[in-house]
Amino acid sequence: MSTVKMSTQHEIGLMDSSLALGKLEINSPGSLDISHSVTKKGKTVQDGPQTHLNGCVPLSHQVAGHKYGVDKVGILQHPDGTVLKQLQPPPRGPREMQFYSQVYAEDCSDPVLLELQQYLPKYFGAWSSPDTPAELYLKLEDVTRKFQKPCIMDVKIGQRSYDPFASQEKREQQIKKYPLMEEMGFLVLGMRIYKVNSDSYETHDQHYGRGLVKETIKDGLSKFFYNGNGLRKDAVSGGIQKVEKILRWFEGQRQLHFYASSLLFVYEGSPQEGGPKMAASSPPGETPLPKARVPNDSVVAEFNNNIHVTGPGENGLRLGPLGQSLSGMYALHRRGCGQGRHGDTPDDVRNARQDQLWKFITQNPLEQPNGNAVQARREEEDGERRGPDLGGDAEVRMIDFAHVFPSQTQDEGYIYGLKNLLSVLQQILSE
Ligand SMILES: O=P(O)(O)O[C@@H]1[C@@H](OP(=O)(O)O)[C@H](OP(=O)(O)O)[C@H](O)[C@H](OP(=O)(O)O)[C@H]1OP(=O)(O)O
Ligand SMILES: Nc1ncnc2c1ncn2[C@@H]1O[C@H](COP(=O)(O)OP(=O)(O)O)[C@@H](O)[C@H]1O
Repeated sequence: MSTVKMSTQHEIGLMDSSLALGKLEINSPGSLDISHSVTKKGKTVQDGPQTHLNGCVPLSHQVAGHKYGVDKVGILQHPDGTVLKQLQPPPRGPREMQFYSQVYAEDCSDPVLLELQQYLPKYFGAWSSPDTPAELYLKLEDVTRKFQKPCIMDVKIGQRSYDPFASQEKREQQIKKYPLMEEMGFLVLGMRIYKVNSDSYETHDQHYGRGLVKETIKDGLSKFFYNGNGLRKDAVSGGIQKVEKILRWFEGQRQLHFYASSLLFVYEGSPQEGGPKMAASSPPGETPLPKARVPNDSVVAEFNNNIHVTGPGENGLRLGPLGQSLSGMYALHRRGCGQGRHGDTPDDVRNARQDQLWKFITQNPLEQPNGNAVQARREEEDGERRGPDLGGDAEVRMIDFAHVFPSQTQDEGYIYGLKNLLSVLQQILSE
C-alpha cells in the first residue's frame, strides 16, 4: 500500500495545483494519507488528520476548477481511469449529482436528455471511499483518456456565470471576475497545450482567460491550437463540428438552462499517428490502467452506487422526469438554499434549508448503494447514440452542472456564447 503524505503547514494557496501536489511525499503504495493544513486564499483549511483514498490520486491533467489539496473539494482519478468529482457543498453538489442521475437514468425516455448524453462525460454513479463514506464523488468518464498527449481547454459558456437565484454579492463577485461575460458569452478558464518541439506542456490558468478582450480573443483562443510547430487546423475544425452539434441541441430544447457550465475541449497533441490508444471509456473494472500512477499492490475497495438500478422491479425505485426532480430542488432553492456564503440569510437558517435540500436528495433516492460495480452502458449502444464521429479526434464535452435549472424557454445566454465561440473558431480556421 502506498501512502502519499502532504507536508503540513505549507503555504500553497496561490500556487498552481501541480506545484501544490509537488509537496506530496510518497511513503508507501496504495492510499493517500493527507494531513491537511493547507492554505487557500489566505484561509487555513483543516480537512482532518488522514484521508485514505484507495489508490485514487489528484487529477493530474486538470486545467481549471476546484483542485484537490488546494480547495476544500477537488477532483481525483480512480485507478480504473475514471474521474471522481467531489460533490460541492449543497445545493451545488447535490444539484449536479441530480442532473447526471436524471440524464443517465436507466428508464430515461426523454429524447432531449438521451441526445444530451452524447455531449456529456459518461456517468458511472456516485462513489465514496470506505474510509470516508459520507464524502460523495461523481464517477465520470475521463474525457481525455483516449489521448496520448491530451491538449485540454475549459471554456465557461453563457452570458451570465451566476444563476437566477444568486445573491447580489455573488452576482457582483462573478461580474467583477469577467465584466465582458455578457458581451463575449464565453470565458477561457484554463488550458494546457502539448508542445511537440519541446516535448512539454504549456499551461494557462483562469487569469489568462480573464485578460482576453474583444480585440485579443482570437489570438488568445488560438494559442490552444498552436503546438510549437504550427496551427492545428484539424483540431480547430474538429472542435467546430462538435460545438455545432451542441448548438443544435440547445436550439432544439426548451427545458433546461445552464449557468457557469463549461465546454471541455480535447485534442491529440502527439505527433505520432496511429499509436496505441486506450478506449475512450471502458466500464470501470474493465479498464486496463489509468494515466495516473497506480500502485501494483493496491486493492481498490469502494462504495459504488449504481444509478442504473432504478426500475420498479429492481429495488422499487423510479425516477421522475428531470424537470420534476429539478423543480423540487428549485422550489427549495427559491426558499433560500441558494444564497450560499454570499447571501444575507443568517447561517442557522441557511444551514437548516441546506439540510432540507440534502434530505430531499437523499430521501428521493436516485441511486442504490448496492456495492456493485456500476456497469457502463454498452459500448455499441453508445456508438449508436453518438453517431458518426464527424469531429475527428477532437472532443468537446459539456461539464460542470452545479447550476442547471429547469426552464420553458431556450437558453439564450448559452446559445449566444456558443455562437460567438464558433465565430471566433471560424476566424482562427480562416487565418
Ligand atoms: O469556491 P471558490 O472560492 O474557489 O470560488 C469559486 C470560483 O473559483 P475562483 O474564485 O475562480 O477560484 C469559481 O470561479 P470559476 O468558475 O473557476 O471562474 C466559481 O465562481 C464558483 O462559483 P460556482 O461554483 O460557479 O457557484 C466559486 O465558488 P463560490 O465562491 O461561489 O463558493
Ligand atoms: N470528465 C472529465 N474528464 C476529464 N477532465 C475533467 C472531467 N471533468 C472535469 N475535468 C477537469 O476538471 C476541471 C474542473 O472541472 P469542473 O467540473 O468544472 O469542476 P469545478 O466544479 O470545480 O469547476 C476541468 O477543467 C477539467 O480539467
